[in-house]
Amino acid sequence: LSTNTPTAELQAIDAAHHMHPFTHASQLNAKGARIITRAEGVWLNDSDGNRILDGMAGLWCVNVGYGREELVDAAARQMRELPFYNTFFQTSHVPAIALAQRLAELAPGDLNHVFYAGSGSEANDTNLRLVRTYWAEKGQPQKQWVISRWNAYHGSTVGAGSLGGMKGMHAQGGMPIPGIAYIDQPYWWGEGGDKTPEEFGLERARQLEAKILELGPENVAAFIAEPVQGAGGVIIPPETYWPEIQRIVDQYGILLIADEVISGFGRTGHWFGSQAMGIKPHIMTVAKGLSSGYQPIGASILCDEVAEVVGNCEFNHGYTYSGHPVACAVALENLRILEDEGIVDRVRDETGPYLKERFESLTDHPLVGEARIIGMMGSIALTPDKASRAPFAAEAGTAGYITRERCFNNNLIMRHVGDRMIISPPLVIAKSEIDTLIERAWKSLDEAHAKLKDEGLM
Ligand SMILES: Cc1ncc(COP(=O)(O)O)c(CNc2cccc(C(=O)O)c2)c1O
Repeated sequence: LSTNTPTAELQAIDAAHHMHPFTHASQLNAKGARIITRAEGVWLNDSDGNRILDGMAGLWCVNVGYGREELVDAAARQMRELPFYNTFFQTSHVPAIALAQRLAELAPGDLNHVFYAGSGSEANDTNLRLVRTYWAEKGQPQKQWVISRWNAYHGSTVGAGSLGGMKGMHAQGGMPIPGIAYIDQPYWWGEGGDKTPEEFGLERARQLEAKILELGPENVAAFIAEPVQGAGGVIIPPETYWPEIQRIVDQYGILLIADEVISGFGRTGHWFGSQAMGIKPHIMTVAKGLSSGYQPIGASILCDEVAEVVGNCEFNHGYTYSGHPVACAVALENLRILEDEGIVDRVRDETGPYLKERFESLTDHPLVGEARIIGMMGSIALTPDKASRAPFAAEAGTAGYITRERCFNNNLIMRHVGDRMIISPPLVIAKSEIDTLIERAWKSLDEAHAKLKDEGLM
């Protein structure tokens, strides 16, 4: 098989042998998967010769864009030098050491210690065991509860899936595991009613204080949250939310875990979303943009105090590919590219503001109720009535699905979450490519609008 194999043949074999994540297999197999064959910059090619603008940077991860030869060379060089060794039994290796040092330099405050994983889910599983071990080592073994939010996404392993608040995931396979509590998300558009965003942000943040008091502060280990929810629909919290959360975690002495898997490494126009939101986490989860997706890698970055306490015991946890040398070497080169090409600064000062201006112009479209973006992660809310923020008469997600299909047909990748459309392009997207993205989005919205009206769905 190769990229020259006819699409139908690839689709048939894919349907026969390949199970896709988060997919209704029989529905996909009835129509066949779209086969992506090559990619360059922000552009994908599929097996039918279409050239597609990747408005999602793969899965929020290809921050430096596709086709970066430096990353290929870093992987090849490391494969030749040391393709694998573990860091379990009193051993280490240069890529793991060098990347840990670089992450300690980049991470804010005293987040100076790196526990490696192969993915964001695995890193959040690490965090769940870390924070419980931390309190046990401090002589408070009952301090075990972790509080999260409904509609948060922290991964798909049993631990991370339980830390997440997606009820559709919990329903499959007996999640959540014990010891995790949930509060509501700061989603003003969908849940704010007639409150101002400011009032709503405080109200939702104060649910954390209420939950801590309900469980007993002496029993609560940590609060985990994405600075900006990603897979939940790019939910940028009201300005009042995070300062109040920070006050509460400080007041009750619980650990703050910032899940930066999406918001990390320039996505928000800052190196980390915690900086954009002005919060001080004890632990940050990272993955995705760490390697720009060229290699699977994740990590937990710990503050000095947590690392010191957990370092006083044998922490019985870790993965075969924790600190995989090739993944670390590629991640290190990826961070060099981000730094040397000033990509994060350009997102903050030039292309991010340009994208914001163009993206927010979509609110002029009759289907679009609000357009919110921070750096290069943004979402638009589709609605039949902007003033009332009304949902569609059709089942939630119908308008989103129709719009996503129109985008696909217009050779633009935009993800939908319910009736919100999301963009998260590679951070290297040029202004001219931003114009193309917006043009294709607008055209797709027009087509979706016509279809929704034809079908009496609005
Ligand atoms: C905030 C956050 N935390 C953890 C994970 C899990 O990372 P891994 O997938 O590497 O285990 C994620 C991943 N986020 C993610 C993964 C796959 C699809 C989508 C989507 O929005 O369609 C989002 C994430 O967004």
